[in-house]
Amino acid sequence: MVVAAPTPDGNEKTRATELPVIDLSDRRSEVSKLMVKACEDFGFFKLINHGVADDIIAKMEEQSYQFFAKPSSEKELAGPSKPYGYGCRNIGCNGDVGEVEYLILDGNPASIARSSETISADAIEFRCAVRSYVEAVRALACEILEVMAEGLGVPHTSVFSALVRDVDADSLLRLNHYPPVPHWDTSPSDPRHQNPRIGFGEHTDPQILTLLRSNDVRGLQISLHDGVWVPVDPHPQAFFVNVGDVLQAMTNGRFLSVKHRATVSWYRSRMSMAYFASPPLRARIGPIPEMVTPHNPPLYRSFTWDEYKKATYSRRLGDGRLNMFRFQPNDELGK
Ligand SMILES: C=C1C[C@]23C[C@@]1(O)CC[C@H]2[C@@]12CC[C@H](O)[C@@](C)(C(=O)O1)[C@H]2[C@@H]3C(=O)O
Ligand SMILES: O=C(O)CCC(=O)C(=O)O
Ligand SMILES: [Fe+2]
Repeated sequence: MVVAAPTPDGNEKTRATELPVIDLSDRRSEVSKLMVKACEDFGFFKLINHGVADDIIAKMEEQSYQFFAKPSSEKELAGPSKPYGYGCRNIGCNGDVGEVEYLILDGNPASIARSSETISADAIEFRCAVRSYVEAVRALACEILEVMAEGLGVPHTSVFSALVRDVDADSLLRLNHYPPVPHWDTSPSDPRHQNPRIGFGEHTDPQILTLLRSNDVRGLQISLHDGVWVPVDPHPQAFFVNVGDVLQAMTNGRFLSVKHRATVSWYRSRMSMAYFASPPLRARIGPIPEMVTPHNPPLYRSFTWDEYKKATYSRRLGDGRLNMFRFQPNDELGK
């Protein structure tokens, strides 16, 4: 792995580092320990032998390729992504842009059926592919969350997964396509010349957990410290797992919601699919009792997912949203 950090002249510098890889087929007690460590140190790990069938992934990927290959006028029929639908270059509603086009789908099987008609000429095939994929990744997300709870020594091991299993869970599936973009058309002495083209700018995912996979084109980077970027080698057979803001809040800051971004290749198309495992809108989120001790007082006040989502969507991609819910030194704790 290689780490990139800005130098005083605005260019990025690189150095090598290792990222955690977890094999879900290993002994459960070992897996849970490694997962907790990875979430504490990085908020991120690569998951192999995850059990999601190759054909489920291949069918979803095929649908994604077919959708993005269509002319813009047809893709736009999927509606502007507010919050579900097709978007191109504009990310969210607050002025963020990137070299990306995307399709955001509701992770609820009933709504998948409604949107398929405008997305694919073969709505049934599209709907089946999405439904199988979403069911498989939702089950995987729940399993991971239960392994994490075990590793944290939480007796009620479904404390996180129950939110994702709820019929009203607000989970999303996002398909991203990053068409190739040529290098900066600047002189080599211009600082931008050395820097990557950004497809999806720096952010944390607001939800509980993200399961991300991509084709074999590089682009995903995670940030370990402010301004230090680690490129993640692509691995189409693996899932990359990101801790989201909600899980950081529920673990009272023990797990880190990982800052990440996606850069763009100058010669190959990159495709990624991200499943965001979320709570229902009404769910109240806050540090779970097991993560709060006299030495670790609650860092965050409780909030509903609805409240957090509204705060997220009213801000820019790179804004630190969880800080708005952090207790300040003079606050009365426990409110
Ligand atoms: C600029 C924005 C896009 C985003 C909503 C937001 O206002 C801030 C968070 C963004 C993000 C990042 C992770 C996911 O891709 C996403 C769907 C989410 O839940 O939060 C996006 C939002 C989006 O693209 O609509
Ligand atoms: O495409 C990627 O690798 C990252 C996408 C991402 O971070 C997102 O969709 O939230
Ligand atoms: Fe993300």
